[in-house]
Amino acid sequence: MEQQNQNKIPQATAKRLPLYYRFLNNLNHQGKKRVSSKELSEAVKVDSATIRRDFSYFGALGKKGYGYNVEYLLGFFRKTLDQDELTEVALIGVGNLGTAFLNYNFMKNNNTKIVVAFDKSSHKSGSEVGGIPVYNIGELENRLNGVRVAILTVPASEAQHITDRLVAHGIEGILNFTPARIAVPSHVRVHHIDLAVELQSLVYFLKHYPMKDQETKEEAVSTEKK
Ligand SMILES: NC(=O)c1ccc[n+]([C@@H]2O[C@H](COP(=O)([O-])OP(=O)(O)OC[C@H]3O[C@@H](n4cnc5c(N)ncnc54)[C@H](O)[C@@H]3O)[C@@H](O)[C@H]2O)c1
Repeated sequence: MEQQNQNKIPQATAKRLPLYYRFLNNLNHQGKKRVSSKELSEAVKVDSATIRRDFSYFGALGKKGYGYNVEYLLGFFRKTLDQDELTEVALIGVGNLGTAFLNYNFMKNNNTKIVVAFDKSSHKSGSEVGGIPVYNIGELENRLNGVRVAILTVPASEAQHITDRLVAHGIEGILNFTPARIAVPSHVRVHHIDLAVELQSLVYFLKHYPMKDQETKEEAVSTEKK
């Protein structure tokens, strides 16, 4: 797929790609050749109209009664998500959340890997968690070794200060789990993950857009099209 085409994918669609990729990869391992948008929808919890629209951006048009070709989709996702290239990630803050991430094997389904971690506590630095070396935060600049993506799991009060150091040392992408809104230069991308907000939004959607209604609406639309 050409770079030009990839640029046309809307950000919301791009964010769902890893989700699709994981599921399709599992199907492929099970030897499945095709998948319907309904099957996908149930597995990844994205409504099938959205899936059809997402897939149409990269020229995958499902055939009625056949669905989508799993291999074709996987080939596309691999290229788009740079699955063939390993992205190394640094983690800052080896507390409750950070430790859980280090113990979780990110490599299982895609090619991002936490390769180094930092903490300010002298109890943690010098050790390994989940096989990943943990260094004292004082060594940040010496140990980043060209890593360009970081996960931030420090207390909120430390977030900006650590971010400034990361950015000064070439970090271009930050997955921010702290509640702090961090300021970065325009070339740096920050994705903020706030479980409380996600949970509130889930509860809101449950209340105002129950899945039952959605299914009925989708069925009505597909019947109209027939
Ligand atoms: N986004 C979410 O959904 C979510 C969920 C839980 C926690 N959090 C946030 O994630 C962060 C971590 O939460 P936690 O429960 O793991 O906290 P924690 O206190 O268990 O861990 C924080 C770790 O950061 C280390 N630390 C403190 N200052 C540091 C510095 N300057 N440099 C390097 N390391 C430093 C501490 O030694 C500690 O190990 C907090 O900001 C918390 O609010 C977010």
